[in-house]
Amino acid sequence: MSKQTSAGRPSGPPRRVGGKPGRAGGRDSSRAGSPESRPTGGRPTAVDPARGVAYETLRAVTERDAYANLILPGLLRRARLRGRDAGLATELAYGALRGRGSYDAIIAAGTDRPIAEIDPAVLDALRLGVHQLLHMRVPPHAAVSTTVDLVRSVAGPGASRFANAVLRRVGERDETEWMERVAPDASKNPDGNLSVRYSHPEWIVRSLRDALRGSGRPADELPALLASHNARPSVAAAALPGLSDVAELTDGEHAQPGVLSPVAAILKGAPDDVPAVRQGRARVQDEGSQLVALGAAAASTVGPDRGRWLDLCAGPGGKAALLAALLAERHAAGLVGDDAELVAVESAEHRAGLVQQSLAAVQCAYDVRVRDGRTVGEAEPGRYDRVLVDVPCTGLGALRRRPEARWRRTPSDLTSLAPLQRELLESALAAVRPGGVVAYATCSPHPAETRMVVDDVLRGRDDVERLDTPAVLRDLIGSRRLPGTEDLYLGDGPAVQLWTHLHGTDSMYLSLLRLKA
Ligand SMILES: C[S@@+](CC[C@H](N)C(=O)[O-])C[C@H]1O[C@@H](n2cnc3c(N)ncnc32)[C@H](O)[C@@H]1O
Repeated sequence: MSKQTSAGRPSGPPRRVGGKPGRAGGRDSSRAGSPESRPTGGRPTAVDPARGVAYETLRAVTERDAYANLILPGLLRRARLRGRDAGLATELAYGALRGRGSYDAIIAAGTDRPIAEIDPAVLDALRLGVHQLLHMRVPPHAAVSTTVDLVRSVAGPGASRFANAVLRRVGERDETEWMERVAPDASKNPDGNLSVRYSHPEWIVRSLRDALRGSGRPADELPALLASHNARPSVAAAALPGLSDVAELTDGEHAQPGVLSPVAAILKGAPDDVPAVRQGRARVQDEGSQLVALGAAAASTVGPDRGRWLDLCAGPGGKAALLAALLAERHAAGLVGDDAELVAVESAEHRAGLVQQSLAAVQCAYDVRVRDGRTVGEAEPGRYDRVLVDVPCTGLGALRRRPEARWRRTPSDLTSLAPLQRELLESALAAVRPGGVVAYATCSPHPAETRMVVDDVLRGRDDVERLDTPAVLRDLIGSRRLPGTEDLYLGDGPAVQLWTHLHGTDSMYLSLLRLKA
């Protein structure tokens, strides 16, 4: 994992905490950090607001299965944190969640107790402390003392002594030295080694190796791919065509042009600082997702596209908004008729509400429907010119944005979602008219959710052609390139797999298909 500078913190390499404490977590102190030592988990009182918010985020994720990206904005608002302080709280929370696998191995090496026996409220605070010590330019004494204060406020003085001993021990080494000590021997246990070094569960390490191999990439790219999930992602926005443009977003201090997507800008600060984002004319959206929606709209149909478009898995509505804006543009240009409409289907009611909100600014006819997408093909056979089916998946391609996701997913998710993914694609193919386009997308690079689903559904069918997806995306991307790269790797087709470590986007998969006319 690369070192990151925390906003508003003095810079310079982390120093070691002085002294040489004995093995932390000797009998008494380790009992102080154990769940039975005293009731814990109140709101932290003795820490600065940014650390308090980060800690509450970790607790909500650990205790209530909350999603960090959903809980954090409300906590920041409640604590009135903005700018650098909000950046610090976000870095602390996201960094500690992402680094959990590595940090727990280090914490375990500093105590006599197994991790499972440490009070979870204390363990979350320790993870925050270790992240500051090893990964941020927080002076070690500040990392230790703020964490110890935090533990005292939520778990009492015994636990704070335990935390102090553990963190002083952690501070004796830098991250590289710790990894040499705690990661399994790479020659005997390569997956275990990568798992601890890059803080991913072992099954995800194996799955991502399979994913690289399955799409023709060398397996020795795996460390770079794993590392890319631990880097802080840039925040991209899509300028919705007809409502905003990249020139507007990049006019001033707030953003610079995106890397691969023609409608992208990279935001430098809070999205709400940008008027077009505030007004719904631009939306925060990864560039890979932008390319998927743009590609779905750009692929050629046989016969005129009348503008009957369907988004079969629309929530929360990022791609639907981009599709709707493109459709509105075509309507304004007279390319589609007055009956052009985007139908957005979503099975979860609350997510359909988010789709409704995402479409509010767009000047095109749309219809948001709460229903099971698997039934649409049968109900409306051959009705649509274009169908995007962005199926529910493990999200293994977007781990950098969902810091807790890697610890929540299980290996069985890879296979358990496949029947649903297949049925949704079958429904999409039934809903499209002859000559119309279906775009199958996932934010996972694993073959079980990508190529194998498409292959399974198309097996035995001769009425569907696979379009040259790399060619469609090449046209959209034009001469744009990731800084420092000349080539644009999009593979040999017919589908495209984007990769975080190669493209700087989420690892999105897109397969463009056309029903034969
Ligand atoms: C990967 S997300 C789609 C993301 C969306 N396209 C966007 O860009 O914002 C998949 C969505 O499919 C929804 N979903 C799951 N099962 C479904 C079904 N049977 N029919 C329709 N939607 C479904 C999920 O609730 C989730 O919102």
